[in-house]
Amino acid sequence: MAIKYGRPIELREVARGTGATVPHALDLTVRPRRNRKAEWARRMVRENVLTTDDLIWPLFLIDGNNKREAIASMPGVDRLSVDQAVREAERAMKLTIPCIALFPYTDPSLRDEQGSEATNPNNLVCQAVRAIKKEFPEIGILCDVALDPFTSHGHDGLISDGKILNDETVAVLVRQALVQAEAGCDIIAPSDMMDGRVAAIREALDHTGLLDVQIMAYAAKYASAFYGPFRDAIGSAKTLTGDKRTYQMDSANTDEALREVDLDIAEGADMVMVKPGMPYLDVVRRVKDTFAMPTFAYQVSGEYAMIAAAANNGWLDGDRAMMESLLAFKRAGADGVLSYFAPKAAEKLRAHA
Ligand SMILES: NCC(=O)CCC(=O)O
Ligand SMILES: [Mg+2]
Repeated sequence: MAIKYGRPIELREVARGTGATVPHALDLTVRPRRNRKAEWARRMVRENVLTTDDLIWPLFLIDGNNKREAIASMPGVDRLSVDQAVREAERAMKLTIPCIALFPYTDPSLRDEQGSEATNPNNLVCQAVRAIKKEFPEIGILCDVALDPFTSHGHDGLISDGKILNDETVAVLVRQALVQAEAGCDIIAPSDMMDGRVAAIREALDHTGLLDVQIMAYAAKYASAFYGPFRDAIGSAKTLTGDKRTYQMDSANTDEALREVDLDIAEGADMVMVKPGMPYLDVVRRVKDTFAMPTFAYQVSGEYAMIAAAANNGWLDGDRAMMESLLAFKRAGADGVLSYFAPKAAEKLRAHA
């Protein structure tokens, strides 16, 4: 008996007829292509499916009214004033996308060394959460917790003598999470990669009676070149000094990702995330297999931009590449994907439903 893929298999001893009826036919018992011979047959044996329930749609916010501003490095993605974000939330509802994520472009005049605007209960994100929840209480809203959209230096934390301060930053992140949760945010998603922030945020939420607010931890977030267009979108690309390698993970590591995820679960994370997505599918798979937690991946701005740019040049079939890239996350074990393609993919999925 042979063992393959963890299962015992008996080798088949099939008596083959002599003299094939088709000239040049190979004497093959097993022909895997039979299961691919038609679309109905492929559907029968398909192992993974993508549905609209798998999508989280990140939106960019900007101050103003009735405003949509194109982001050059993310063709097809706009910065939206709050009223327009409410319209997109409605679109998400109609497309049965369960959750949207909000990211602000903070006016440069409001950015400072401490990222003070992050804890303003009336900042752009909080305004948008209130406006969306008022009209569409049924849609999930995820808010990112990190200081980079609010700091003049573009880092996710406070800096002193060129160093990112961990514990002092966590204290600010706790206040940021609280103003978002009090505005009505459903899922707090710390993306800062400071140590101990999940425990501190969980404790503060519970202490305030916000027991039902979930935490999706950006548990394994790598220092990546694929965030470039996002930094254009939130306006931190030009101001960012240095890099984020003292807090975001080294792209060479996967054991370390498991330790980070383990810690965030112990600290109270309800869901965990790996970011970026496609270049880190091995990490998604290891995390899912090791912890069996709701596991998400972020198909980041650079991944979006690569596919969108190639498609706009006619080098790729954009729609097919989009769907294939999203399905890859399901195959790797992800329960869902944050993707700028979410509305387009949902439209396609519903057209074929
Ligand atoms: N904290 C959210 C991100 O950093 C997003 C990155 C991207 O889309 O490139
Ligand atoms: Mg950590």
